Amino acid sequence: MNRVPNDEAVQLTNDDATECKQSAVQLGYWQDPYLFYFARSAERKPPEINRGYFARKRGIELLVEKFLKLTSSNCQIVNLGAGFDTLYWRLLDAGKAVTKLIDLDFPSVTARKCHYIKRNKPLLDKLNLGEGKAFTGATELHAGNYHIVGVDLRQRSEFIAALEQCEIDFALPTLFLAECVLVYIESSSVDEVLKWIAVNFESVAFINYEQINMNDRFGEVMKQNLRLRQCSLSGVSACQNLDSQRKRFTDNNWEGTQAWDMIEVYENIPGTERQRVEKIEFLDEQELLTQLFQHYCICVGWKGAKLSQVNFDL
Ligand SMILES: C[S@@+](CC[C@H](N)C(=O)[O-])C[C@H]1O[C@@H](n2cnc3c(N)ncnc32)[C@H](O)[C@@H]1O
Repeated sequence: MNRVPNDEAVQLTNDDATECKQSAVQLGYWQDPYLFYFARSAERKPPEINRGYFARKRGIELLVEKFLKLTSSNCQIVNLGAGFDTLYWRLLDAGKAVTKLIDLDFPSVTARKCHYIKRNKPLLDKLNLGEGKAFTGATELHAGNYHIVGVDLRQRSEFIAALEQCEIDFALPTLFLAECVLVYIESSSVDEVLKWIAVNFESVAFINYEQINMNDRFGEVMKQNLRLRQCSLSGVSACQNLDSQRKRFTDNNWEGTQAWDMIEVYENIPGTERQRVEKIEFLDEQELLTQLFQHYCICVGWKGAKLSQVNFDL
């Protein structure tokens, strides 16, 4: 059947990610007391999915921690296609709150995020609500150092306006995050955004978690599954391999870039943590996990010599 890709299907991938993360949290892969308030279901996912999400979450976190250490948390984080990510609350609890954290996603997603925050006191209590003017409209939140804004990232002008509205500081070290987001956006739009960031920020890093090897048989099946769900994969041309992921940065004025497939990322997670999670569930499909790890990567781009240290080297 010929299905027309649509934005709603792409927005629903956020619910999937949230439910998968919540499944892993419930089993003890990591702790996140805030995710529960955003998850629609508590359905248990297969062990290889839980382990895969652990590697994704921990791999990104290790790199974010490096960035925070390098900047002493005197920095900004912009989470592109943030969905229901709970980074703001987790950093606060860890005593690592940053100068400014901005979550961007489609307005329909940010509206739901704002709604859940308003409805749940444990989320609300950790916000700097000022004089009660934090929620401006249904899709936005501006509470002290935390901002949520609804934008279509394909529209560069909307993206720039959102950052300006949040009074982004172009001179402060800034980290952009994108977790399974750019694959849904036309490569030309991603290029424009990457170029604009590199030109406008003095000291900036970008952590991108995304698919690779999408042209082999396993990758074709992944693409087919997403197409059946009517998700557009407009940015998939950058997901061929680690080089195509890195090229996106070097082609768009970034000074340096490095990329690791998830097998390497998993091996870079401290051994004690790996041993702990490997005891949580018996993995009867080791081959499937290996294939999943071979089809996802983390790619880092940077501008500013100091930020080249945002990598897995000790
Ligand atoms: C797979 S989800 C990932 C969510 C979150 N980053 C995570 O890992 O939990 C992809 C997210 O990207 C967002 N997204 C995709 N294309 C977008 C666009 N053009 N503008 C804004 N958000 C977009 C979707 O709405 C969705 O929330």
